[in-house]
Amino acid sequence: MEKSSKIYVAGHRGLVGSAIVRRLLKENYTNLILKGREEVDLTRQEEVERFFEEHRPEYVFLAAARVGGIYANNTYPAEFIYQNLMIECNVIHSAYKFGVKKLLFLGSSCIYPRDCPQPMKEEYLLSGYLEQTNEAYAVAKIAGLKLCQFYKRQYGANFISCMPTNLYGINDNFDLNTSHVIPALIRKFHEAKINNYPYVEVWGTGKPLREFLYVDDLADACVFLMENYDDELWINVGSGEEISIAELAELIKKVVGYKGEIVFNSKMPDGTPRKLLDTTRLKNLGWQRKVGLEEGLRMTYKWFIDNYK
Ligand SMILES: NC(=O)C1=CN([C@@H]2O[C@H](COP(=O)(O)OP(=O)(O)OC[C@H]3O[C@@H](n4cnc5c(N)ncnc54)[C@H](OP(=O)(O)O)[C@@H]3O)[C@@H](O)[C@H]2O)C=CC1
Ligand SMILES: C[C@H]1O[C@H](OP(=O)(O)OP(=O)(O)OC[C@H]2O[C@@H](n3cnc4c(=O)[nH]c(N)nc43)[C@H](O)[C@@H]2O)[C@@H](O)[C@@H](O)C1=O
Repeated sequence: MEKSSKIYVAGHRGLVGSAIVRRLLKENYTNLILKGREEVDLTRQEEVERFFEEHRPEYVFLAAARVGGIYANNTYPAEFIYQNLMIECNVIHSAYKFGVKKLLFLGSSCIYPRDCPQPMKEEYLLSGYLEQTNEAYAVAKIAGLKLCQFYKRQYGANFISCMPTNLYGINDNFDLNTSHVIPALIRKFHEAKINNYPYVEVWGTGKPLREFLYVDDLADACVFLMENYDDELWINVGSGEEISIAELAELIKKVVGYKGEIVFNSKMPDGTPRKLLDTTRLKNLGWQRKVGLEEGLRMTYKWFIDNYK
């Protein structure tokens, strides 16, 4: 990418999209195309084709999607599969039709089988049944990486895919029904602290293990891959470290400074027991994450206090 290249960040207002914009601006890529859904609804093919015809982006970071935590995925599967399939098909096909030089699609670590050997290698895709709570989203994400793979194979389009682990950071979604675990617990512990609630409810048993990556590290990896990766095979992006939900809750409780109790609600789903990514291929390319979990949690909590209304 040249500093003057026309770069479209789809989903630029989201957790990931806004981090990619921060990363690009820091490196003086200033010719960014940033359009919200009120200007182009990416589920509408005609709107997307008109947008690409008018703006002719050279590079595309496809970070727009219908995204949510375990409860949202489990509650709205039709919306998750439909909206994500439409966004992927429309953006990836228009990128091909209007000659985009390179596109990076963001998938997710939940594409791998629920009982996959750990850590999960890229080659393990489709080797077993998916986790039920996010099957709709996972099927859409698998279709997205396959679209990139086959458009590269048949048309020679330079479209690549990365599969990030669970992400968190500033400008995340803190809605308690649709968010992921870290923003949800930051908000729950904060509200319990300022209101003197006796306990905080954590969903599930606390036993599942999760891997987390700070969103600015992910954004750095996305720019790195756009510059250095051209393979047909999708590539995992993770921190290489996992933690149980119970230990995560204790860590967030410490970061927030809450003194009350933690109560587990086992009526809420645990989801997949583990999903640690094998990031050997990315490491061999020379990329490493920089922000550790406690440091990332402290930065996210500070942002939450300063910004969340
Ligand atoms: N968060 C995580 O833990 C992980 C996320 N990912 C992937 O990263 C990508 C970004 O996720 P994240 O940033 O967390 O999600 P967010 O929900 O924070 O952001 C999604 C963005 O997509 C936009 N969008 C959604 N639907 C449409 C539409 N129909 N037309 C136009 N824009 C639309 C939203 O716009 P608006 O602001 O108007 O709502 C929003 O800006 C996704 O592909 C996700 O699958 C992968 C692994 C983990
Ligand atoms: C990111 C990736 O992975 C996502 O799946 P997930 O990792 O299961 O999502 P999650 O972060 O919502 O939950 C992680 C764990 O945490 C527990 N948990 C405790 N207490 C709360 C709580 O208060 N909220 C939430 N959301 N979870 C909680 C929860 O019960 C579960 O055991 C996909 O949705 C999909 O988005 C995807 O691509």
